[in-house]
Amino acid sequence: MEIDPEVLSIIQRAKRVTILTGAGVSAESGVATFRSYKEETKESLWSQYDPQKMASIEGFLKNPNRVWQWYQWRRSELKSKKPNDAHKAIAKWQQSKDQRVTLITQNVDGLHQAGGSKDVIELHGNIWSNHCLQCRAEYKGNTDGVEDVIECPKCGGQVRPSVVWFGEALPEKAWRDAESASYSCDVFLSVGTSSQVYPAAGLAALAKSQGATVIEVNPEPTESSVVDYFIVGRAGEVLINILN
Ligand SMILES: CC(C)NC(=O)[C@H](Cc1c[nH]c2ccccc12)NC(=O)[C@H](CCCC/N=C(/NCCC(=O)O)S[C@H]1O[C@H](COP(=O)(O)OP(=O)(O)OC[C@H]2O[C@@H](n3cnc4c(N)ncnc43)[C@H](O)[C@@H]2O)[C@@H](O)[C@H]1O)NC(=O)OCc1ccccc1
Ligand SMILES: [Zn+2]
Repeated sequence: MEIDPEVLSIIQRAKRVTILTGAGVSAESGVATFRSYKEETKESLWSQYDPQKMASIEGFLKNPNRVWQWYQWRRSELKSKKPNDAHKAIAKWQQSKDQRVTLITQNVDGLHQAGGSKDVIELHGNIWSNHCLQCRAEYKGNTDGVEDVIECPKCGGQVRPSVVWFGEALPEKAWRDAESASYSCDVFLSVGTSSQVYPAAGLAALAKSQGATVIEVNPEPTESSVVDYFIVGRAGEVLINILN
């Protein structure tokens, strides 16, 4: 796939690049995106559940075991997934001597880190960690095969996955770091996200307001009005082309 040479030179000339990724960057690892959730999970009994309802405090309080079991199922699905070319290319890019590359992700799957990325700003948490809903203590016990909600050994509260549910605030430090990386970049690269979920979807506009060039990588371009250049393609092949 050919990337417009003008866009390529804007990216390669940038001193500070901030990358925001979404579920699309893990699609080539076989991880279902939120958009294609129903289609890709139609074999499983979980396809009947709306991710936004399951990924919410209301959903958890209404039926804690069902939400816990949904996360256990997603973890079992993720266990066999490997980082793809996009994850690896971004990790390599972060090692660049002449460009400061900051990685912000909405993904909770940990595949960026598995692909070699350091300092990943996880805006929506990480599915491999758990903490107590009541006292917020991290739960370090092994949860493999545990089908019912675990009781917090410290306060007896309910243990939940350490992801950000809809209606919940983002982790303060992660959000602050994401804001400053968006404010202070020359190029803001939005990769594999439908830019529908806020406040993450507002970061591109933040970067634009500071004069950054906003570039989107997606096989299905969004209608986002802040994007200056659309690179229509899959993350793996596009990022390999940008780096070569
Ligand atoms: C749906 C949306 C309208 N709702 C929201 O944005 C809500 C409400 C809201 C807040 N502000 C607003 C302003 C306007 C409207 C609504 C709101 N936001 C919240 O609730 C946030 C919390 C949002 C975080 C929710 N948690 C997630 N995940 C963790 C859980 C879990 O995973 O279980 S969100 C989750 O969904 C989102 C999915 O989006 P994408 O990643 O973009 O994936 P999607 O499937 O949509 O798209 C994939 C794209 O990839 C492309 N693609 C496919 N293949 C490839 C390929 N091969 N290569 C490249 N691209 C590819 C496709 O074409 C597609 O475009 C991600 O963010 C993901 O993390 N919290 C909050 O606002 O709290 C308040 C508050 C503030 C202070 C104090 C107290 C409370
Ligand atoms: Zn507790």
